[in-house]
Amino acid sequence: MSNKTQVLRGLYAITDSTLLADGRLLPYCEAALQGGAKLLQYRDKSSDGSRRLHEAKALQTLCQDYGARLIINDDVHLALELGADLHLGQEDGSLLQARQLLGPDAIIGATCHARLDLAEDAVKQQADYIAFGRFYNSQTKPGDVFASTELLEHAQQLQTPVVAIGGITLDNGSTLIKHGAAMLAVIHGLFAADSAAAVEQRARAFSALFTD
Ligand SMILES: Cc1ncc(COP(=O)(O)OP(=O)(O)O)c(N)n1
Ligand SMILES: Cc1ncsc1CCOP(=O)(O)O
Ligand SMILES: [Mg+2]
Repeated sequence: MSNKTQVLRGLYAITDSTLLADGRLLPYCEAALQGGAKLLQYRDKSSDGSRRLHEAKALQTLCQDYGARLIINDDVHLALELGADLHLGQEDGSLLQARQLLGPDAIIGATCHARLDLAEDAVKQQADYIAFGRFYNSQTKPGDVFASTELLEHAQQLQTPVVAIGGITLDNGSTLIKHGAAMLAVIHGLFAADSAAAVEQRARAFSALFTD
């Protein structure tokens, strides 16, 4: 398994059950990994536990093949069952309890919206990365509050990798990196594509934005 510091810079691909329906989940995620994605988040809001377990296991195998890490969104129990990593939002449970359950090697990330105080709390509770956003208009989550590039700069003082999310494309991603984003978390800009080949090409282009 790749260690934390190796994977906390670069493209962070996030699944979407609509964009990746009809058999696209595995080929499109594999294409993202082939194109260099370092983290892959399984984000599925359904309550179909057996499908979720089956899909997450398949994604975990893919991630292992490509030296990437699988992050489970929202669900600490699924992460524990798989020995996978975890992303928690402000309403998704305690970071400290998740750390106790998953152990020191797990990557645990936290949503901080557009607030530095939430990021400070998350770091105190041993989050491995802090996520801000949305930065631009997002088709996936249109109502979320906007975060600024100044916030990215202020967050550098926390000395914790900063993930940017929300409406990120190949045209606006480099600005966020310039202002301190260690990772770009992307759904539409990566997976709203006509073919797996197009996803791979986009993933390569996102990965190439990280020049150092
Ligand atoms: C990397 C990353 N950042 C933010 C989120 C959003 O988490 P949350 O606020 O819990 O919203 P949902 O994604 O659960 O709808 C995320 N998932 N990943
Ligand atoms: C989950 C989430 N949290 C804030 S914006 C967002 C959606 C990101 O998706 P997209 O890259 O399609 O804007
Ligand atoms: Mg959540």
